[in-house]
Amino acid sequence: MLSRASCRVARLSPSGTRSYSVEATDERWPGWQPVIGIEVHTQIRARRKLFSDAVANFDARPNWHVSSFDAAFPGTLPVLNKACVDLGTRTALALGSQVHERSSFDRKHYFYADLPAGYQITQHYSPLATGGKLHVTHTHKQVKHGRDVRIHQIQLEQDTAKSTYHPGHTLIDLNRAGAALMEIVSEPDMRSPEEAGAYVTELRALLRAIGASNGNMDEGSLRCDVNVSVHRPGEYFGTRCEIKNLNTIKGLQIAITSEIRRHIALLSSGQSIAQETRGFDEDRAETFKLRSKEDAPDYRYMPDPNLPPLMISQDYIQHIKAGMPPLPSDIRQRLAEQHKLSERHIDVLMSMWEVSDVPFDGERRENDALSYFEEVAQGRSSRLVANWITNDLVGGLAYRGETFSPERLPAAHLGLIIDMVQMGDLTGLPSLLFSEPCSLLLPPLATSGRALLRRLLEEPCTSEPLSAMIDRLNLRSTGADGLQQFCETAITRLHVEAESARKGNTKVLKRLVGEVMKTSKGRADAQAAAVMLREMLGLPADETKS
Ligand SMILES: Nc1ncnc2c1ncn2[C@@H]1O[C@H](COP(=O)(O)OP(=O)(O)OP(=O)(O)O)[C@@H](O)[C@H]1O
Ligand SMILES: [Mg+2]
Ligand SMILES: [Mg+2]
Repeated sequence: MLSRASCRVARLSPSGTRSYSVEATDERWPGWQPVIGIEVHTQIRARRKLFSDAVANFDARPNWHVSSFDAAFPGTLPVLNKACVDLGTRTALALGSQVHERSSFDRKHYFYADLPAGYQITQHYSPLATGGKLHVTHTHKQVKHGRDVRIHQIQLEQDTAKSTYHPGHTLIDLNRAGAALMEIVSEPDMRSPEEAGAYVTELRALLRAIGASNGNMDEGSLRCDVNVSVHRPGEYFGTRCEIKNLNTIKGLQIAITSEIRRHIALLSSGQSIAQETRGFDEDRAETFKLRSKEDAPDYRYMPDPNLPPLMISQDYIQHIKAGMPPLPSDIRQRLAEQHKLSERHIDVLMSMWEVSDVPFDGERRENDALSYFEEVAQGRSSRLVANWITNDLVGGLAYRGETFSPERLPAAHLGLIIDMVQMGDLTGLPSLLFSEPCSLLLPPLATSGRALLRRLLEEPCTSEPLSAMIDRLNLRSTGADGLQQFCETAITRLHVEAESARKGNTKVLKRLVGEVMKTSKGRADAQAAAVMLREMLGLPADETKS
């Protein structure tokens, strides 16, 4: 269900600022409508910097990858790196933006130790692309909201160097100086902190999917400046304040929430909002003033005389389009329609997709998790495979503090485990036995199928055939005789529960089954054990599970 807040009417104020007549439905600030616009700065995953051939590797020894141009030596000239334009164009096309036939580069002047030239090259007057949108959905208080957030513009620009502050001195590392950034500016279309968080999450997924950026906020590869204002529904937009450099989604949402409350408190007490640039203090969960509009630096923008305009032809755009990998929205659609997967499965599969750290200068790249899933699902039930991947594989990796990569467990091995469970050689999740997710009831990895998967994650380089490994680890399912023994032991050990079950309290059967699974080290089939236990305790067969 889409919220009613997504229905809106656009009007123009005398100053040209758009104002939306929106129904304010948020009980946190009744009668007020927050307005949020975000500037995302994201590092482009090109091998080399935007205007020099120095490698864009920020983890290297400080000042190791610096060309004379990055250090602003007199007489050095910029040469535009085509790979950065490729990835910028790819981003623009993925967002449905209009890539301009002609864009240009400008100098933005300010004086700071991490900017050797005294100016940053950016695209102030004619950006690479304008327009476009990103569809964003999020669920707040069990209500699903959806909205198209419009993109204002996308521009290419240089990153600065990195400063580290020490008492009495500052160290400068020029490895990052001149690396390629993209600034993606949204229109002020978001209406809640959660929606803003969902926008950045979705944008990051898109950038990763097309290989334009690794989007790692914790490493500073993606940073957000968030603009916040509040107004009464139907009235003109309020004055915005810009909160600089937010680098976690959670921090961004807390900062926005606190800023909305600050604006409302000021306006409610008859004061006005001064346009300011603010910082965010994470510990105090508050924003604080950095500078007012009056103190805003005069950047003295001017076209860069050393760079010709960037001309982009239709042929070039077609070429970039042809090399475009599938977008997250396409992949979601494919998983839902072709493979009939649930939203939960799709969410987990999508989140498994981590980008490796190798920059790849715009070549085509497939979604690893998707290819992996489709390889295992070939000739098997898609839902069953999705269950194994999202529960067992992801769970097993999370237990080890690792993230997914297709090399971690070859698709063929996972396929074999699933087949062996299906054929009864290994035991699997007793999904028919319990209505709740099994993992809530049994200790993790309690079945022999899971045990084998865990072993394969522990010994990734093993050359031992799976069947030999199963025998060595004694994982093969118990036969009927073995099962009977385990059931008898469980009834003897848990005699109080067994007695209670005999009297009709069938709920305790789960505990008896759990005991069978425990003593058999997962080699018993939980469903068969439940049937046998019922028989042994003189209970009628469970009709609902057949
Ligand atoms: N009334 C408003 N409330 C909230 N956000 C707004 C409002 N008006 C504009 N914005 C947002 O503010 C942002 C302005 O970013 P933009 O990069 O265009 O300019 P800037 O912040 O003035 O410059 P700089 O790039 O130097 O920070 C956009 O994301 C826009 O959507
Ligand atoms: Mg900006
Ligand atoms: Mg700004």
